[in-house]
Amino acid sequence: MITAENLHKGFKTKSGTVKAVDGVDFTALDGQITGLLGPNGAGKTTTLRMLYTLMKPDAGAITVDGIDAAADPAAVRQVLGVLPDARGVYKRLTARENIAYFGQLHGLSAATIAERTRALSAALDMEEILDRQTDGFSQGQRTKTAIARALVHDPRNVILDEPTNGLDVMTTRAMRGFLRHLRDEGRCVIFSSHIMQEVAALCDRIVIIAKGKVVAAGSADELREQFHEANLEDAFVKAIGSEEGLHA
Ligand SMILES: Nc1ncnc2c1ncn2[C@@H]1O[C@H](COP(=O)(O)OP(=O)(O)OP(=O)(O)O)[C@@H](O)[C@H]1O
Repeated sequence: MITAENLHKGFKTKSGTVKAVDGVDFTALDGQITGLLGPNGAGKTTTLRMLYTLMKPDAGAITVDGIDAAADPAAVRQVLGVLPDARGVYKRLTARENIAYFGQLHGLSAATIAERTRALSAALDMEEILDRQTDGFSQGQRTKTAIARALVHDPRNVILDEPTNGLDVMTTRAMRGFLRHLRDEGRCVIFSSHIMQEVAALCDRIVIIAKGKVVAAGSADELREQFHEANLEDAFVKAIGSEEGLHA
């Protein structure tokens, strides 16, 4: 389970401070997919970066499985699997070596790494590319490698920044199936997207972010009810005050 409590983050720029995250609160439960939905620049990536301890919030608190991220970031990383916005796959290594490298960083045995690699490559349908050097991989192949690498230590909590970004329809469908599978195993899954249809198709709970703030949260049904709209798209437009992010 992941909790974010009143998170704030600003960036100093030449023209002043950009308030990227301005009081974000939410809880992501185990056995659920929680989607952070918001237009470009809403603060999703910055929120996720704080959750996975890459960045310290200016104010606010984060817990992952009850561990305070400010007090013990290393312990939080042990129970988290992360697909960052920059996938950062090592080009000179094969997909298998990329996965193994992360397994070694987590202190896993060679046998455990081999078994996890087998299970993840089957689940992500990446057996054919496993022993290819990742230089030259397509975007989908790089994303799969980065996800397998992120999950090698079998984390209870999974954070993915725009996991279907740049993927074709079939790969997107397969990715959705994979995320549901993680959810059905009882994991806490959080992902971000700026595309409403993406979030509606997958999420048990939707957290709508605009201009660094949570403007609405709930299941698709709850959001429709809250904004008195029969259609989730119309509820989303009402929540963020614009039509940005409606179309892929
Ligand atoms: N390192 C930084 N320095 C300055 N401004 C930043 C930095 N990182 C983010 N921002 C600004 O903070 C705001 C939120 O950015 P963020 O990347 O979190 O948005 P996002 O919701 O993930 O957007 P997208 O859907 O476009 O990826 C934007 O205005 C962005 O320009």
